[in-house]
Amino acid sequence: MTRNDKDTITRRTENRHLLRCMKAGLMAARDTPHKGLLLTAYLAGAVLVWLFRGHLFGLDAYGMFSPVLNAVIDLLVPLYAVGGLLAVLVLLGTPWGGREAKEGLQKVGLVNHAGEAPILLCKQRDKDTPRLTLWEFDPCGIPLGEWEDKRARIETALNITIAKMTWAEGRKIICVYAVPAESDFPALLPWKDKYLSPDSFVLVLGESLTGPVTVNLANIPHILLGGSTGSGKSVLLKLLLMQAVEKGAEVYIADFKGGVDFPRVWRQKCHMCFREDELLHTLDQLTAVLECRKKRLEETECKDLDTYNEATGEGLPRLVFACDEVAEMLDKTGADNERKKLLAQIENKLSTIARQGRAFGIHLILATQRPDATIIPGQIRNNMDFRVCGRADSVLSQIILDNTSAAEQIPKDARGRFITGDGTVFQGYLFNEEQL
Ligand SMILES: Nc1ncnc2c1ncn2[C@@H]1O[C@H](COP(=O)(O)OP(=O)(O)OP(=O)(O)O)[C@@H](O)[C@H]1O
Repeated sequence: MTRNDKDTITRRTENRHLLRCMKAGLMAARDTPHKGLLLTAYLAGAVLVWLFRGHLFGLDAYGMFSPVLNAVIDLLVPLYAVGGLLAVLVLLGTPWGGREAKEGLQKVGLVNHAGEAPILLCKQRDKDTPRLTLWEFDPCGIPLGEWEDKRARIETALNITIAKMTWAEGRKIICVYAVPAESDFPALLPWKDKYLSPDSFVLVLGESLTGPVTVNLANIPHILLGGSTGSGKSVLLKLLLMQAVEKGAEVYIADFKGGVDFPRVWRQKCHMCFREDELLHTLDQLTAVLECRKKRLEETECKDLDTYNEATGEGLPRLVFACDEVAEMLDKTGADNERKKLLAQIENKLSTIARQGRAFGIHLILATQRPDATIIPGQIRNNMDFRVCGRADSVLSQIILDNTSAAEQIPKDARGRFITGDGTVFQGYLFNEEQL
């Protein structure tokens, strides 16, 4: 690229920036009262100049002014009207700290092919989550993927912690939602009953910087939780199961550690399986219920369980099957033929539920810490649409989320801190069974 080309690109970007500033100015004047006041003051000035224009133009009643001065006086009104308005709009639309932000981003290497850093168009408190500041940037052609890759560097440059980054205005603007760098997640967020969502069938997981993190099983039927040992996935699993119980679901739990992880209170409220043959029996029952519900929905021409319950007045409950160590449970290493056959049957039933369970209100919540992609079969894994990973190495993160973000973004000493498949980091609520 020649120097001329570069100059042209820079000029075009600057012009575009000026226009954006004006547009942002109009928006800012509408949205923020003090900026609105500035615009009102300008308009009041314009009215005054208009009202007293007679006096202005009459100043040279004795013909003593030079023609140039008279020309300037004549031009004063249109100049004030047009130039002033443009200046006020640019001023309103130019956020404080715009230059520092641009220089900071330039320093950390977030630049386009012409070496330009993004331009800050607007910086304001987010309307929905006042805790967050919304930074709107003209990305200058830098794709969102590159912003994500340089997330840590952007945080350093702007002295913020980023909650999320999204496109806006049809990919013309990148919105960065952030809190000041010193703010962080609390280490402990004890569960309170009032956090239970009133909406069916929404389960609450914890809090991200933007607010509560939830999953609606009616839309996203199955959940895969991952994380290395001690990351907090058993606590999160129990938090979800507790809410499912509270909402009237029938919960089935496979626990091959002899009930250590699930004390008596769980056995009173849920169906437990402690052995592989019991598990197969439970899965047989669940798949039989699935077939039965399939028939009833077909007969009544209902598309899913909620519609069926509404149409018939029946209250068929959702069924939730959970297993804390699913990869360990399905591992065939060292198994004899008979056990291999049993495990294959278990796998088969889980696959059926994973593929068809949504419409019939039958859900899987599976957790694992094993960084071994082959153990959880593709048919099951690919249907687990809601993925959550705690502290993990890049291999486990890749298996659970299909990316390495858990390894990069969850601190090594964090407990109960997770990241979802869409990149939302959150602190899980700390729940213990005494609250059940
Ligand atoms: N949401 C949370 N907030 C704070 N601390 C937590 C949270 N969840 C778990 N912890 C802490 O982490 C410890 C380990 O949690 P948990 O048993 O759930 O981990 P895990 O990933 O299931 O480990 P393992 O696979 O070894 O069972 C808990 O005893 C608790 O002290």
